[in-house]
Amino acid sequence: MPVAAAPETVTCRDERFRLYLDEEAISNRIAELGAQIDEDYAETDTPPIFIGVLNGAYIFTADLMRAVTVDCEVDFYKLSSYGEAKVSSGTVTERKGIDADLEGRHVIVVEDIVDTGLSMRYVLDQISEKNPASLRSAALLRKPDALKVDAPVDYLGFDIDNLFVIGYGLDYGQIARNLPAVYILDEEEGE
Ligand SMILES: O=P(O)(O)OC[C@H]1O[C@H](OP(=O)(O)OP(=O)(O)O)[C@H](O)[C@@H]1O
Ligand code: HPA
Repeated sequence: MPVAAAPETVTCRDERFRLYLDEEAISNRIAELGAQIDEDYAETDTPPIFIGVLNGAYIFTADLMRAVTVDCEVDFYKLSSYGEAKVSSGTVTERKGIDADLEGRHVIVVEDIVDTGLSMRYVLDQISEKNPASLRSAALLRKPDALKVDAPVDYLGFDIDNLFVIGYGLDYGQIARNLPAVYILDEEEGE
């Protein structure tokens, strides 16, 4: 069945967003990240485990894992810090902990976006306390101009402008996660 191209603009909650990263750009970059992960984990004693940070990273986690060919596992951690708003509440709230035992494991945290960096910092700090054998991080998107804390990303998709984005897992008040590409707030509309 033919797949329709992502539209150039979408309206979400009465605000206009324009296409920023299309499906091809996203999948090409994920293929590169998968190849890098394959190379980095080819010799490890135990399979790496991806920890996807819900909800936003569910699509990126699924696609990144399928770009990797070495044996690997997955589990999820559920946090929230944005609620209905376009800006961070500044407080990261844990909604569901990690079931897997991460002691001695090679862990790769997977985020859809590093914005202020508070969520990634929180996850890395929490997982460090579980004594993993190694700890790395992946994020599809990062806003360098919005970072408030040190939040290292080992496998980065794209650095992006400091504007609100939706699609490919990223929501605006819980909707728009199902858009197949990444859309950015139209600058003419303002923040
Ligand atoms: O770098 P930060 O400023 O912390 O922002 C990044 C976080 O914000 C979003 O999660 P959100 O709290 O909106 O929950 P969600 O994943 O369920 O959308 C996103 O999925 C990241 O986890
Ligand atoms: O730009 C964003 N869009 C959606 N969710 C987010 N969480 C942090 N930043 C963003």
